[in-house]
Formats: sequence, structure tokens, C-alpha cells
Amino acid sequence: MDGEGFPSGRPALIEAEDLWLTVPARPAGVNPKGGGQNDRAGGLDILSGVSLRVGEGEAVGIVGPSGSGKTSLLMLLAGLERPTRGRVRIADTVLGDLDENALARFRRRTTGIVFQSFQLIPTMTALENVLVPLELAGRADGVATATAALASVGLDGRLGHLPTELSGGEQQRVALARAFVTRPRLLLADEPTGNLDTRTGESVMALMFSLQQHYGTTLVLITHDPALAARCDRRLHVRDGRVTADHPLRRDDP
Ligand SMILES: Nc1ncnc2c1ncn2[C@@H]1O[C@H](COP(=O)(O)OP(=O)(O)OP(=O)(O)O)[C@@H](O)[C@H]1O
Repeated sequence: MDGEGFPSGRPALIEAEDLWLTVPARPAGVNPKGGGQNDRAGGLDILSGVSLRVGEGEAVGIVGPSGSGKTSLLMLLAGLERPTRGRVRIADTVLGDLDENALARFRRRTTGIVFQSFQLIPTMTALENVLVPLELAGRADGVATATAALASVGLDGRLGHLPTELSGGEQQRVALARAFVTRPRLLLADEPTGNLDTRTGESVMALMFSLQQHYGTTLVLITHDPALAARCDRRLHVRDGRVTADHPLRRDDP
């Protein structure tokens, strides 16, 4: 039921049509995640014809077994990888129409990304990490804006700390501040609590959903945690490189 179950009636921010991602086949036993379910002579199909639409301001949880293609799908939506076939449109822009430089500019303007492993620059302080996207955007008000962003995630006392001087939860808060500081229309999050203990993960997630709602950001969240997926407006199941189910949810569903 790819692309169906789009109940919100909101205008689409993301439209992905018939996405295929095929990589060269590897000899048996070499695939690090033990995939290969869609192995064939021409290569390994990591994604096999995925279509989906995500409404502006919607929160969509992506769930599915390890190796099913969730991160690969997110990379295509981010424009960090290009599909072998198919098309991703974000707002009015078809990502495949852009060259690498234009794609990087588009991503900086439109998309924030949060990873399981935080991905902060280790030699930069919290403030400097949050400044990076503002400086790339040529913003003159960088320091004040980055400082306010860190204050909004409760880290005004940690501006000068390096990532190694911060806890995991604090590092992910810096990553959230960095992702939201340019007010992106789209936030892509790949297992953002995967490296955090339960309590810290819950507080980081509460913060992420509160920023998402405050700014009306569209959210695509990969998670193994059913409770997190249930906080989204919709839940997509990915299996063997396909979207196999699309469940609308209400935020107050159990
Ligand atoms: N560049 C690549 N070259 C070869 N195989 C790849 C490549 N990228 C991903 N894969 C394979 O594609 C499959 C899907 O990987 P992906 O990371 O998207 O899955 P996932 O659902 O996010 O898994 P997890 O939940 O474990 O993070 C895996 O079998 C993986 O090994």
C-alpha cells in the first residue's frame, strides 16, 4: 500500500515515487548486515519501489527490522544518496534535478538531520557546532542565534564545552539545537535515542517533539521503539526494502 493512507489532507512536503536503490551484489557472507534478501544477478535491491507522501507538519515514524532499508530511505529523502530509479520531491524541488552543490545548499536550507551517534564535530565546542549551519547559511547573527538555540535545549551553561565534556543526552541536545537552529521545514531523525538510556532518551524525545510542534516541522523518525513511533501521526512499516503498511495514529493513541 505504498503511498496510500495519507489521511491528514495537509499539502505534501515530501513526495517519493517508486524509489529503487540497487547496489552491486557482494559475495555470500560479505554483506555486513547480513541482508541480501533481494539479491539478484543485477545487484542487491536495498529499496524496491518505495512511494510515500508526508504532509507538511506531519510526524511519521518509520519502523521495521534491522537491515530492512530504513536508513537507506532516509538517506534518499535527505539527498545524501541518490536513488537508482525513482524521484524524491521536497516542497517544489525534485532532488534529482540538482547537482551536488545545489543539493548541499538545498539541504542546508530545508533539512535538519539527527543521528543515533550525534555526529558533533569533536574539536568544536557546543556553541561552535551549532554555529556551523548558521555560518554556512551566511547568517550575521550566528552567535546570538546559536546561543538562544542552546538555551532552548537547556544547555546555556555548556556553550564552551567540547562533545567529550558532555553526556550523551547533552550531546544529542546540542545535535537537536544544531538541527533546529536554521528552522528547517523537515527534520530527519535516525534512531536519535539509540545510544541513550531510557530516561535520557525520553527527555531528548520530549524535547524533539516539542520543538517539532513549536516550529511546525515535518518529522520523519526512524525508531525501534514502539512508544516513540506511537507519538507520531503515522507509522510506516518497512520490510525487505518495501513499505508494507501505513498506519495513521493519533498522538493520544495508547
Ligand atoms: N552502500 C551500501 N552498499 C551495500 N549494501 C548496503 C549499502 N547501504 C546499505 N546496505 C545494505 O542495505 C540493507 C539495508 O540497510 P539499512 O541501513 O538501510 O537498514 P536499516 O533498516 O536502517 O537497518 P538498522 O535498523 O539495522 O539500522 C542492509 O542489508 C545493508 O547492509
